Amino acid sequence: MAATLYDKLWHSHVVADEGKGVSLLYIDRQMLHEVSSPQAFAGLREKGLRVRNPRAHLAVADHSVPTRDRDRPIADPQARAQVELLAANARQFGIDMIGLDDPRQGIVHVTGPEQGFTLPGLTLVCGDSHTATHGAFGALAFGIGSGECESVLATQTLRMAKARTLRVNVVGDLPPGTGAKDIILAVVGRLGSNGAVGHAIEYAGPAVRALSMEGRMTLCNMSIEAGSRTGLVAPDDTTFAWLRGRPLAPQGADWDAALDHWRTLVSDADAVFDKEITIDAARLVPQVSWGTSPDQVADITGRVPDPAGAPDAGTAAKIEKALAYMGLSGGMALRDIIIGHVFIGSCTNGRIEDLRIAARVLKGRRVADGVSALVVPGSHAVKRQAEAEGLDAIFRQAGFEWREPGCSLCVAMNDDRLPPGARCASTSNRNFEGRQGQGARTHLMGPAMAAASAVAGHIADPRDYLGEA
Ligand SMILES: CC(C)[C@H](C(=O)O)[C@@H](O)C(=O)O
Ligand code: SF4
Repeated sequence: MAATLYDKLWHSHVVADEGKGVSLLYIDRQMLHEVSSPQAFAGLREKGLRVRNPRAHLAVADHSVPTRDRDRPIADPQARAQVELLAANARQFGIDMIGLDDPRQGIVHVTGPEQGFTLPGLTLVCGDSHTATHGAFGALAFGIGSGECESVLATQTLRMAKARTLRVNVVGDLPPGTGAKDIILAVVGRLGSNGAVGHAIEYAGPAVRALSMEGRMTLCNMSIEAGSRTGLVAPDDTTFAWLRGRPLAPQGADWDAALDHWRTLVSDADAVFDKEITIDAARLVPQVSWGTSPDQVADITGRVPDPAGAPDAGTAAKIEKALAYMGLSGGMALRDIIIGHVFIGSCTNGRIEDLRIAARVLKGRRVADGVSALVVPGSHAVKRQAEAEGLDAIFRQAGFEWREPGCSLCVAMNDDRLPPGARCASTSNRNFEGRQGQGARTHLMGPAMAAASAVAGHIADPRDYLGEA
């Protein structure tokens, strides 16, 4: 019978079929970070359990870490305790730990793929809702809770209900000045924040094939913002070229054998999905969020919605609530929104390609007066590469701060946070109330738009800055 990629990944990991769509699944790999893992390790200790296969796990400090003064001990006592606890847990249970001074350090979802810990055909989990990022390689990857983390540590298995399938077909060529972030913001806007609940998304079509691995990771990363725990892209030559030679990728004859297997990881031509949508990339305009949910997005050329024009009272109330928090009035042009902060980074857009396009916008330009701008590479590898290309100099000359890798301003769990009322142009993935600091306001966008907005001092169309308007 014809199978989807998701079906194939699922069936190849079933240890026991318990009926009614529920199976015990074998979990190949797990990533751990300092915020969501402490309870899982505490659980193991309480029960006197050991880790079944320590080599299947990789621990990275990323969420609470400071992004400057990294040559000194972490100043914040809580953050220091979290990072030290992760290291102690990793040591006790024999797990590889990537600490702050490790050249591999970065955000879990950036580091895992870079190391080749993420590979096609694997099941990969992490106590983190953006784990679908790794699905860009054709891995069945999803976020889990602390209790599930503990199960995976102890047994390498998880009891899971099989999801339904949703294919997002992206056809046409992306126009200049748009990128993967615009595709996924448009997809989330179209599906709504609950539109993909219970579904595993496969991103397919020529526009997805044309994306780099960085772009595919940006797509899969935000699957959860449409409610889906899993995002997938079938692996292809782009994937294999990107992975070849990575520290944990197979080598020599093992690589060739792996390739033979990986090439089978595609949805069969006649596979049937529970749901399908099609997006025409050729018609995409750079996207920006105006509200407090990632599905509240619009074209940069558009306006903030007016609650008075909403189709029903419920929608009007939602818009009104978002606008009140965001300090915006319905009907205003998105390009008239003044910003005071810019953040380029996160597991959505903290990769080399993101820094390259932002630097292209910033070259020879300056951040507007009164705007404070931060660029935080997603990992040390990204930072080193950017420095080798001279991108750090472009950012610095433009007036950006050049920081050390971590989650940073994506989430107010570390030293980087915004004051109440501050408004930020951000390349991250969530614009929830308080996400970047209590009372702070977030506008989600791609890295080119964030750079353009830094220069303009208001939300700006990147096409005006790339010479391609
Ligand atoms: C802290 C962590 C568990 C959380 C997540 O689950 O995603 C964070 O990474 C986020 O992006 O909100
Ligand atoms: S960068 Fe943001 S979204 Fe990604 S793992 Fe960190 S906090 Fe979560």
